[in-house]
Amino acid sequence: MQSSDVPTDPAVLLSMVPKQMKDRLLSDSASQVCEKAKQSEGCNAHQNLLDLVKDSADPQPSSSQSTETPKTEESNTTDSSKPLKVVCEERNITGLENFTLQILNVTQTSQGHMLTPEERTQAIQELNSAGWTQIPERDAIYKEYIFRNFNQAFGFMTRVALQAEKMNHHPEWFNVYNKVQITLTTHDCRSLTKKDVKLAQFIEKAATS
Ligand SMILES: C[C@H](O)[C@H](O)[C@H]1CNC2=NC(N)=NC(=O)C2=N1
Repeated sequence: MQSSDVPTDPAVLLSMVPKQMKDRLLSDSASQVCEKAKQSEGCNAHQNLLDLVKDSADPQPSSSQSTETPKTEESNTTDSSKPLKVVCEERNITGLENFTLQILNVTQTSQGHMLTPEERTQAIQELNSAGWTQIPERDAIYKEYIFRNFNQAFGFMTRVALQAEKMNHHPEWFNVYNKVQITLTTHDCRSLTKKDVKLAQFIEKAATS
């Protein structure tokens, strides 16, 4: 199987792993996996899971096993004394044999809110036509709203604030009298996600209600 043929869908990957290997790995590494995932920032728990489970699938030799450890391109370690470094970057994972993927409930991480390139293009087109502009250096979107008076502006902000709390996703905003300037981005990922699109759509409705 060429690496280019290897499926990337985690669910498909999981189905490729023999049950006894999956059970063994999950029992051995479950606590480590959860520990590492807990420590990592939302959007990269997924990546840390992949690294950790890969480590556990390639255990350090015990005294009864050969001392020859396979060379890896980078020193994978689950040494808990080492501080975790979480990097939000796309990595192309090759060499998938002997590999088990434990799938977190992806909605628990910002990983579940990432936009596909197609979704991103579509969303930005719709937001642009509604008057949102992009802040490229931050991967954020921005719009200024002007209301009849401060009361109208503050009522709008109150409706948005309640929705933000409900979503646990908050705007960056500035209000002077009847003007409200809003910036949306997902801080956990330092990028635009589905949460920003959903909140922007709510804001558009709240501005005219
Ligand atoms: C701890 C809390 O859940 C997080 O800080 C939430 C709160 N609101 C948030 N709002 C935004 N815009 N981005 C976030 O990443 C975010 N994270």
